[in-house]
Amino acid sequence: MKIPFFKYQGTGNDFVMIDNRTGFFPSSQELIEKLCHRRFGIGSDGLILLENAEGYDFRMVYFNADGREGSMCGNGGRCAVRFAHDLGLFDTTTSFIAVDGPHEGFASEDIIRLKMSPVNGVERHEEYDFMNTGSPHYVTYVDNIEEAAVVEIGKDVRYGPVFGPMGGTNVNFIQLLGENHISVRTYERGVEDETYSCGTGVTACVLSAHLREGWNGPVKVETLGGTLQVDYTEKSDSKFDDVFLIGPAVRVFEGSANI
Ligand SMILES: N[C@H](CCC[C@H](N)C(=O)O)C(=O)O
Repeated sequence: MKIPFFKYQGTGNDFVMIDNRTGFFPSSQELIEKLCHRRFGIGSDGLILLENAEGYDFRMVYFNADGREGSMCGNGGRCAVRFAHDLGLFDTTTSFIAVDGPHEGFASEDIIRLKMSPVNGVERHEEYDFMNTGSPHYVTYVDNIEEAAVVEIGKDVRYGPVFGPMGGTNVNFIQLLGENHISVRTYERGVEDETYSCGTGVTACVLSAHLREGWNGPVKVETLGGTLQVDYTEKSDSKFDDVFLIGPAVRVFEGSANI
């Protein structure tokens, strides 16, 4: 069987994108893991199915590279909005549903703006902040991000005694660069490696920096794969709404996979 697919990336977070509005895709963990594999498959951080959903322009179903359905993926959401736009499903504004609830997306030629779920609180510790921006994120601060042991410390935290038993977490490292400007690197659960960029992670980092530095959005974020912006409104103590993840999302290539 041949599986037609598209490849998208958003600041270097890359996804196999499949138009599954007919429901043809023979979904299984094994198949998805294989398609995402960088040696035996197409190669990506995750796979996204675009499906029909009543009352919305589409449904986004996101799987991590390990083939398991993941929690929300911010860059994947931005790429799904770009894909829906490329398919002609909407003109400038879309509404879609994902695992964490409804989202709105706005497309311009270069930039996709994605409305994230509201954030209902931040667990604050001396060494780190922890919050759910659609996916769980641990956020910590370093002086020199280039030297951060992202994979080593990331694995320790992800599988460690606090987060391991609750299903693990994504682990983010921030270096403050100046006012409203940070650099972020992320260890991603489900990929079990550092990725070039993580949208829900970048969002968590900006909200953490807001609480610690007293900044107001938008905040500019450098990742290994490019620059993102996050804007937000703090509703009340550590609760955020109107959270937007903003940046490029592009189609890279299309093809068909033999399975
Ligand atoms: N790359 C994604 C995050 C995926 C979350 C996933 N790693 C999980 O925790 O299930 C993003 O741009 O937000």
